[in-house]
Amino acid sequence: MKKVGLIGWRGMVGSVLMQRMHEENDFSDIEPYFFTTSQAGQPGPEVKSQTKALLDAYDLDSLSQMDIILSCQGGDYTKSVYNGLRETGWNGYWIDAASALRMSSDSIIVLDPVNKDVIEQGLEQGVKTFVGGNCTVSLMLLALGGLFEQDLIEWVSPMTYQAASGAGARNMKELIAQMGDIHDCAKTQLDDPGAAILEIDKLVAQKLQSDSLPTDQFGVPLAGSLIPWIDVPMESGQSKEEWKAQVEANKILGSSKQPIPVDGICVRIGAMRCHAQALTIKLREDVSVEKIEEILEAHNEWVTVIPNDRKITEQELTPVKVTGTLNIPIGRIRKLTMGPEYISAFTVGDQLLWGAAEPLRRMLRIIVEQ
Ligand SMILES: NC(=O)C1=CN([C@@H]2O[C@H](COP(=O)(O)OP(=O)(O)OC[C@H]3O[C@@H](n4cnc5c(N)ncnc54)[C@H](OP(=O)(O)O)[C@@H]3O)[C@@H](O)[C@H]2O)C=CC1
Ligand SMILES: N[C@@H](CC(=O)OP(=O)(O)O)C(=O)O
Repeated sequence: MKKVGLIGWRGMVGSVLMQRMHEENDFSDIEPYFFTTSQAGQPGPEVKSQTKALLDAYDLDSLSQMDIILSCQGGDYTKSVYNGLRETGWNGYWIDAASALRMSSDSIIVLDPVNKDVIEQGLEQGVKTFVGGNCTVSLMLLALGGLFEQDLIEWVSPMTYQAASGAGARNMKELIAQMGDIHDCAKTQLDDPGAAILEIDKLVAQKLQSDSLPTDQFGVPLAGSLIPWIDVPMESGQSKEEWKAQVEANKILGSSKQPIPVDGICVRIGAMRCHAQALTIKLREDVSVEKIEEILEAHNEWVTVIPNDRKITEQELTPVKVTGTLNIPIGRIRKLTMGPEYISAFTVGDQLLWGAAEPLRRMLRIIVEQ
């Protein structure tokens, strides 16, 4: 059995990964070793009725004993050990959730329902570094997989509605704390059926604009508001999250031709862990909505086309419905007034599952089973 070193297993992405590995019985096919950056020597998680002591994630000797290393620890950790480990001559497989190695020429961004061919070709050619894609990009490609596969997309503009979880566990907690504080400031009026809405609105606005809401993580209120900027600025005027859309999508697709333009605005909203995206798509030709729906639905087992119907959309195409599942609903599909090649679509996905943990878990299986 292959020795697999797991790093970042107790963080948010790592915990979701562990949960999925238990559900899919993945541990029965590997010999797992758990590493830590802060708790070496302490007992690790119980797996296969065994608890081993945690290994030091900075100890290159221990790391180099592994056949496969899977890290959800973050980019700083990757940057601090990856090169040094490779320089020792270690030639094992490195699977990573962080973006640090995504655009390296010797890595592949993994999303096997979309790029199994790229992954298999890479394995045959001796590629040893496999990185999960940006959550928004992976979720968009799973939703639109059929149209990309048939090379029907000329360009796509995703306008995103991204959940707090993408910014980390502390940010999720801060969002909930903000919601609680907002409710508390108007509680008396909310309990009074005769209270005037403008009075309640004034209290809430005062609270949102005061310095008393917890904003250490986001810097500004997210509850009752939104933040139209995610990650650092790029020279192009894009945020880094927006920049990733085109470069990562094309790398995942293995597009050897002219890159497909993918660009839009990324916005943080007060959802917990599901990212949503409104997509404007220019097709290469006029394809009927029925045909588009058929192509999308046939691409992979997780995508579901939601009819462009108000009631069904309100029920099925929301973060609340999707959270904690691997489902990728896509709906609001219709021709736009700009012309027959222009269509709209709206999709939702759990950014901790298909957006982060699941492509890594599946890549581990692919390596173990080869
Ligand atoms: N959040 C996201 O949506 C996505 C994140 N990623 C990547 O994954 C990386 C990790 O993200 P995320 O899981 O959100 O990070 P977390 O902050 O949840 O976890 C990272 C590490 O923090 C340490 N840690 C310290 N205190 C605690 C605690 N109380 N509970 C749990 N862990 C603790 C753990 O390391 P130790 O055990 O060594 O102390 C843990 O592995 C990111 O940096 C990013 O590169 C990728 C895609 C999406
Ligand atoms: N940036 C994403 C989450 C993330 O971790 O992305 P990446 O894996 O590309 O760093 C978000 O904020 O929603």
